Amino acid sequence: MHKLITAILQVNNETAMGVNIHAQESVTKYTSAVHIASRSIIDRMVRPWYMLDSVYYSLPAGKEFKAAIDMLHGFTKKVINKRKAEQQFQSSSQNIELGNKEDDFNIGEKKKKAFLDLLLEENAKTDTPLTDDEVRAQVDTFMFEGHDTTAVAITWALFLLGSNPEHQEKVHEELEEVFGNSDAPITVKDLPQLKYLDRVIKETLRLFPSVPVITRLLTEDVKLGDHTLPKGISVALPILLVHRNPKVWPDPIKFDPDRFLPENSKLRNPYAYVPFSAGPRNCIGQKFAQLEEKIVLSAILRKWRVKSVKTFDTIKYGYTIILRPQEEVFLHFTPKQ
Ligand code: HEM
Repeated sequence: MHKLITAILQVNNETAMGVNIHAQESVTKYTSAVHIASRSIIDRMVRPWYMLDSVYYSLPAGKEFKAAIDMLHGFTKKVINKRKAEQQFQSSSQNIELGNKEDDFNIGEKKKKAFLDLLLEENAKTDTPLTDDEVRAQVDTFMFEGHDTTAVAITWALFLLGSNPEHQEKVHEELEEVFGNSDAPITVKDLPQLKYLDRVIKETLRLFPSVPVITRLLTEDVKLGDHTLPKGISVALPILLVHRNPKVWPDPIKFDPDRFLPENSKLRNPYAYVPFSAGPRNCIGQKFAQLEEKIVLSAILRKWRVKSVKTFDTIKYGYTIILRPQEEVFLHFTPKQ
């Protein structure tokens, strides 16, 4: 799982931030700081004696949280500065134009502007630019939301396929149909053909939504059945429970990708399945995440069969903002040829 997180963080850095971070050591420090920060946020929510800043930051837990946040901010600043420096170099040598290749089917060969490029460019143009800290906060959100969520979703997909061999076999059959014996890298035109894998990814996010709970501050009274929730309170929306509601999902803990066949989905309420949330603050990266998952999973499953050591009933998992395994996810990998 750690290797996956690192790989996904590097992919995000290259695509969203436009920088290539090869320094393994700083990536490892970043990912472990993310874990400490996520755990600390939840710990603080459930311990009233941590509420006061003056008390919390004088305790070891608060000091650990602050050190993690300082590390994360430092890492993000490094990413921003690296990209700024590369932009300056590229605009002077016109490298961007030289790097362009007009081939829609070659992921990675066409150099497009990264999210961070656009943010920095827009910020340079506007009369009311974001401060350095505000730019950093945007980049933090992207990096934080964008890597762990996807890495954990890939881990759960491998785990579920590894414990449901009949469904895994269907993925192998589909990969065989699309790629045959070729070991050429996946292209944009292959992606829509991987329909079964698509359903596997959706079903995995149903059973293990990477973000299992979201919260909202009510800006007006909300009537819910016989109850009125007053303006000003925070409400938690348990996506995990929505996804396992037996009234909507028969036999809810059964892994069944065909729940997402068009004929099986058309009568379902769209809010019964919200792994990326819904409404104006839904996940900005959902398309990107689904493509990234498909690319990584197909690359692994074109070469390997997987078998899980644990089952759905025995694997321990828990919630620290992200729904992650609470133990190593052991998988046996067997080469296909
Ligand atoms: C399987 C992967 C992912 C899942 C399950 C996921 C899930 C979510 C959810 C549930 C939210 C809404 C949080 C809320 O309503 O409070 C969210 C927000 C967000 N996600 Fe994702 N996400 C994933 C991947 C990504 C990726 C790859 C990126 C960026 C490259 C990303 C960027 C964001 C951002 C920036 C927000 C905040 C949007 C806002 O507040 O307006 N996410 N994500």
